[in-house]
Amino acid sequence: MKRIALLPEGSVSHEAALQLLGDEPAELVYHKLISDVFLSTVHGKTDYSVIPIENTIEGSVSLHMDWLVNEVDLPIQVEWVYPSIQNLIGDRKEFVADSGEVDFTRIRQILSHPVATAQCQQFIRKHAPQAELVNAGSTTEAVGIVKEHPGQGLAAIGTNLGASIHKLDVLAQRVTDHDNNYTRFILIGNQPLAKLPQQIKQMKTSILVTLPEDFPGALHQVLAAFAWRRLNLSRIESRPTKKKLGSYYFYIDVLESVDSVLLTAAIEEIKALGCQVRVLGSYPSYTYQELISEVL
Ligand SMILES: O=C(O)C(=O)C[C@]1(C(=O)O)C=C[C@@H](O)C=C1
Repeated sequence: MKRIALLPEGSVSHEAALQLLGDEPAELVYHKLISDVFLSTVHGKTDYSVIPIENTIEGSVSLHMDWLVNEVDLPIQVEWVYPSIQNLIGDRKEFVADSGEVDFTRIRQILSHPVATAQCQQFIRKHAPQAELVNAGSTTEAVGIVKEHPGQGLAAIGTNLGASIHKLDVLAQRVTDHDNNYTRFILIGNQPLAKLPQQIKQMKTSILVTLPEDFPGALHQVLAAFAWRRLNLSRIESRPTKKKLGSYYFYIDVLESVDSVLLTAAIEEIKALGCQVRVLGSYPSYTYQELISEVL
């Protein structure tokens, strides 16, 4: 049975992993911190790690991108998208007014993962501007803390699963700024997945490109190698190399398999320009609708 490291029970990561796994039995190994989710597979305690990498509202999860690039060397095996439905969670009787409605102005603190809190800014500003925002390691950790501190005016932003695991009430449903809120997850690990859905509609390759030096048109030259081969890029992002101020690498997602002649040639051309190229993985990418149960 595959062992899979992920954030704790009731997190968005947990919901997303259940979606990916479907009926497939797997041992889920929960960790409080994303660093431990990464390290668990690095140290061979698990076969795969589930990593949230990008969100519709918040964009890239920089901390996780940096871990993926700088701290571990595990290829991406699959990518999928899961809807991040966030709710305001707490003990209803603590906040209920005489009218029977929840009075959000009674909330003293709202706890959550900073990426989740950032997705709910408008709701918080409108309904609970007085609340102090407190960071937690995951949405479900936040819900757990609320459960452990009854009567102290605490509420959390988290999943329905998190609310039911910790036996708390959903005070307000779907509190994200936009309804179309999705998170892109990746599964990293040394072994390719044994079973994949029959129909892979989209292969993707993630590469890191480090320019040899900063000169006019350097990035243009890199992009030209993709452009004239009509290779479609779905994402390009620069992140600091952390070695020198102003030195950046480019994280590029190409909608093509690394085995394709065109992409192989593009990578060779970019290397010939003096750039360093690292392939982070070449993997199937599933939309939420496409994902079927028997992936692992
Ligand atoms: O805290 C959780 O529930 C997570 O799975 C983490 C995480 C993230 O780090 O991006 C995942 C998706 C959510 O949109 C917010 C938080």
